[in-house]
Amino acid sequence: MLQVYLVRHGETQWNAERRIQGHSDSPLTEKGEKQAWQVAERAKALGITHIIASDLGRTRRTAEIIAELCGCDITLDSRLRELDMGVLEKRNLETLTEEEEGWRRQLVNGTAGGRIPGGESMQELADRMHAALATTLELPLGSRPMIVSHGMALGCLVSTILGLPAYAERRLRLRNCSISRIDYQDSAWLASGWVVETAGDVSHLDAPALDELQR
Ligand SMILES: O=C(O)[C@H](O)COP(=O)(O)O
Repeated sequence: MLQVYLVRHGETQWNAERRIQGHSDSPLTEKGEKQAWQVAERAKALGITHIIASDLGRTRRTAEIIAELCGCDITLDSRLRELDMGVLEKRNLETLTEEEEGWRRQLVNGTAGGRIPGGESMQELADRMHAALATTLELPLGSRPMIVSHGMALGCLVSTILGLPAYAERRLRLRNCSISRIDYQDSAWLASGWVVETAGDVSHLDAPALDELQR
């Protein structure tokens, strides 16, 4: 059985400001750096052997911190990037026009082919996440990889492994530096292939005040 750990990057400046990132980027905040060191401690205890990360700055920085404690290399894979948010990237959620909010809502409310103009659909995101995940099956027997990616990207992956549509990810809150685990297995009791063991574990992080918690 192969266990793969999924980590969303540490809190960024634009997460804190509620600005849409997508393929755009902003640096980790001081809190995000601390979260990354905390998830790195957990990764070391888990015996992570490989790190595969989205090539955006926020995920690379988180991966670098994890790699430093785990003593392993980082493989960058652009297929692990966040959903391309098209023309709404860099925009603050509170400043969207009614039309722009309508584009965003069609993603949130799960219109199958919904996309923000110039951006990706949730299904296109899920397809590239599965293609990136498949590379873990080629690692040497006994490997324990950790994927460092993004909230919507990881949510799409978990949702589709559960047999839900990609847009179901909007009902799964994956906080900064949360850990999820998926297993590739052939149990007599479960469906063969990928199964979700845990999703959104934050027990390794400082308990944030409830009003600080945001996606
Ligand atoms: O702002 C975004 O693009 C997403 O909602 C969150 O993306 P992140 O997981 O890369 O912060």
